[in-house]
Amino acid sequence: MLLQVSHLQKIFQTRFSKEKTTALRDVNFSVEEGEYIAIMGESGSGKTTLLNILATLEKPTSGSVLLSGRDVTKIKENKLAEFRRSHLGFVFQDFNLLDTLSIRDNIYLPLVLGRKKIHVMEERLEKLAPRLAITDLLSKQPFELSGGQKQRVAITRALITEPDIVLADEPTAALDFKNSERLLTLLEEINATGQTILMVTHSAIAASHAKRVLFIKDGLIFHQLYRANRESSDFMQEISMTMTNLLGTEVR
Ligand SMILES: Nc1ncnc2c1ncn2[C@@H]1O[C@H](COP(=O)(O)OP(=O)(O)OP(=O)(O)O)[C@@H](O)[C@H]1O
Repeated sequence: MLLQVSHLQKIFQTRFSKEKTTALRDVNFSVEEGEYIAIMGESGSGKTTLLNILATLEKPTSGSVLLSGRDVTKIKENKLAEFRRSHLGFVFQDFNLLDTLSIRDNIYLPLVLGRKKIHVMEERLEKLAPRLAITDLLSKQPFELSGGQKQRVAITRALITEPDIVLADEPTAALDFKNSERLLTLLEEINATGQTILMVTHSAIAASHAKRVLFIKDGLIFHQLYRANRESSDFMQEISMTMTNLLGTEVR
């Protein structure tokens, strides 16, 4: 088992008020190596809180997150940056590229921070660049790229450290329909090479490209669907129906 999430609970309490918000009640699920999981829920259901805890950006109130058997919620503050760099890949909705660096340097950044040798970086990028169709973009600056291109660069940066798992937060949120479809197909291809991916989203279209969808509401995972051998369009029908029936929401 690659990832084992047990009895995860997160209660937010502001320092100056007694008011408490339970973002996660009791979240339990596990992920096998090579899976592609989408966690789907409406606004306020706890998706971002869950992702932030998996990403070690936030500590849970209680519960555990085992990644390859190690409880990431217990890692000491001064070891976290190194842990994230070596084990996790991140893809955000707004790409998070640094404007002052070239595309190549943006991609190399996690390896530079991890003190990897230059030839290791070059070898890895040489393999990834054609797969992500970014070879011609490497010398450019982020502002010269379209949204779709920026997100492909962000995915390359996430993959270059060869992470145990890629965590994606609404990766298509800032993209138009055509670029979203391209990106979702690309994530499927990356998963087909064995890369484990976990994505949070409120989009049925995005979720339909995953192999398994977990539904979260009010801080609880209460249902899951497997895609099996279906086309993403068929899977999307079932996801939309589930959202409408079980969550009582119209999906976008
Ligand atoms: N730092 C915080 N302090 C207090 N409450 C918070 C904090 N972060 C999140 N919450 C609350 O926890 C609940 C879950 O929020 P979360 O952001 O995880 O939902 P979400 O499913 O990601 O929503 P969205 O899709 O809108 O991003 C909400 O009620 C939210 O107001």
